[in-house]
Amino acid sequence: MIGLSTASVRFGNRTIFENLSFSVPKGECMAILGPNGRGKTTALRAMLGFQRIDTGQRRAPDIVGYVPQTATSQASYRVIDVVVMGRAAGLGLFGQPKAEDFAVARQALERVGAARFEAERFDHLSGGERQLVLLARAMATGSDVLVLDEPGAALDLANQQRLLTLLDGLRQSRDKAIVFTTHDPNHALAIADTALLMLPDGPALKGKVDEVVTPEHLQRLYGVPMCFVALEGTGQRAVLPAFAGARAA
Ligand SMILES: Nc1ncnc2c1ncn2[C@@H]1O[C@H](COP(=O)(O)OP(=O)(O)OP(=O)(O)O)[C@@H](O)[C@H]1O
Repeated sequence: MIGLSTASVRFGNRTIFENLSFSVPKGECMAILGPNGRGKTTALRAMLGFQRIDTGQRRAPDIVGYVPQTATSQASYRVIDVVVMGRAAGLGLFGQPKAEDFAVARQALERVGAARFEAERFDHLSGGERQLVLLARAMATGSDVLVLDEPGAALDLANQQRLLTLLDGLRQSRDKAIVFTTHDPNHALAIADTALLMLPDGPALKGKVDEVVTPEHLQRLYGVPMCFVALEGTGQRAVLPAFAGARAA
């Protein structure tokens, strides 16, 4: 279980959010959506204890697999060492990673399709490649809670598909609580059970993903007209924005 209860965060006299409550039990996956600067990352950080909350409570286990939005701090480490860092919490203060920890890290790199980068320097990878490596690091923790901040943002379509398949596989096994932020409502529709919409005005909207991630609510969220389109031959549908300038057929 992970979440926030009646939480508020203020920076100076600016309130980012107040009275924010949600919880994600083991076995469920929740997507958080909202405009730029609305407080999604702050909510994740508050939940994990990296950001002080002014009111309310947070709930999270001691070890969480966390994929932050940007990562530059592991500068000159090799990829395998970055992933092994995910094992650190289980090693104790002076513990050294063992062969078993490297094996878990390699397995995680395989699962995210990044095994070929194992010996490369993390800071020499592209943004998308780094994102995959950080996902592997989160998985290598073995935690039953995964928190991902825009995990698909830098990924090409094939790797978005890989990410969604991977997270859906983890969700199907129903032994993890997964929380992720995204700017792509289709990612939420694809793999989330529930969604939290941090609306630009007023309290957040939360509920079952099919009830919350609708064109009407998304229009309120982003101020852009949205509609569902049927994806011919697949039986699937996607929600799309009607951007200004988009050509009419
Ligand atoms: N440490 C800080 N001090 C002051 N303001 C901050 C701090 N951290 C974040 N903010 C502000 O809080 C607001 C919310 O930031 P946050 O990163 O949570 O937004 P977000 O919803 O994740 O945005 P995006 O979609 O652009 O990633 C922003 O306006 C940001 O500038």
